[in-house]
Amino acid sequence: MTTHPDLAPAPVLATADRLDQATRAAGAFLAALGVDCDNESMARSPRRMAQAYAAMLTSRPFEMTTFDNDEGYDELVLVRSIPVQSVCEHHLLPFTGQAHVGYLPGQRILGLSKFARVVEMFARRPQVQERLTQQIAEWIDHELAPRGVGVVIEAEHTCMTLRGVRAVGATTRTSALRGALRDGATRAEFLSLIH
Ligand SMILES: Nc1nc2c(ncn2[C@@H]2O[C@H](COP(=O)(O)OP(=O)(O)OP(=O)(O)O)[C@@H](O)[C@H]2O)c(=O)[nH]1
Ligand SMILES: [Zn+2]
Repeated sequence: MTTHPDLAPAPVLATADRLDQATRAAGAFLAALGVDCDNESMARSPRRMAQAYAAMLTSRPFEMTTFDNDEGYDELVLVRSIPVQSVCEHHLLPFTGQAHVGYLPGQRILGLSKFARVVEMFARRPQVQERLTQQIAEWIDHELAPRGVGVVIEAEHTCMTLRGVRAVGATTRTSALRGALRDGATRAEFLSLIH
């Protein structure tokens, strides 16, 4: 199965050449803001800043591992409290929280660790929480063809807690439900098991 074009992994940013370019740019950016890095304790800060952003914007590639659903397991599989560490595309500031991912298996089941890997893959790029939530659901739907899939993310955006409106403690919840998880009792079961 080929990967949906919108769901392709983010490019790897942390090549040596790109890190050098980003280090120079970070130094210029800080200088433009009047931050003097020309002293012993901050001399390496542009480099650290470049490395930190490269780390926040680069996901690790992974093998997609699915198994035949030999046992015919047809109940909800729910992986709760997956860490979400992403960067908002407006301010390039981190937003962090948890994702809960569930699905109703069809003919294939997915290796459990892959849920956390797919969350990371879509999180480590400039994002909005709504798109991140939908991309995770769409990827699982596309790759696994389950009977239903649901993703709920609760996150805190530092762009609205550390700056701007400074709404410390405000969290945002988003959800994407597909197939049988959109409806009635299954939807209610999924949402109740998250809590
Ligand atoms: N819907 C959505 N909005 C987000 C997300 N991350 C950040 N934002 C919002 O993006 C908006 C950008 O608004 P602008 O008015 O262009 O930026 P700003 O002047 O810095 O806005 P303030 O944060 O209100 O100071 C802000 O309201 C942010 O809270 C996200 O994941 N989803
Ligand atoms: Zn933001």
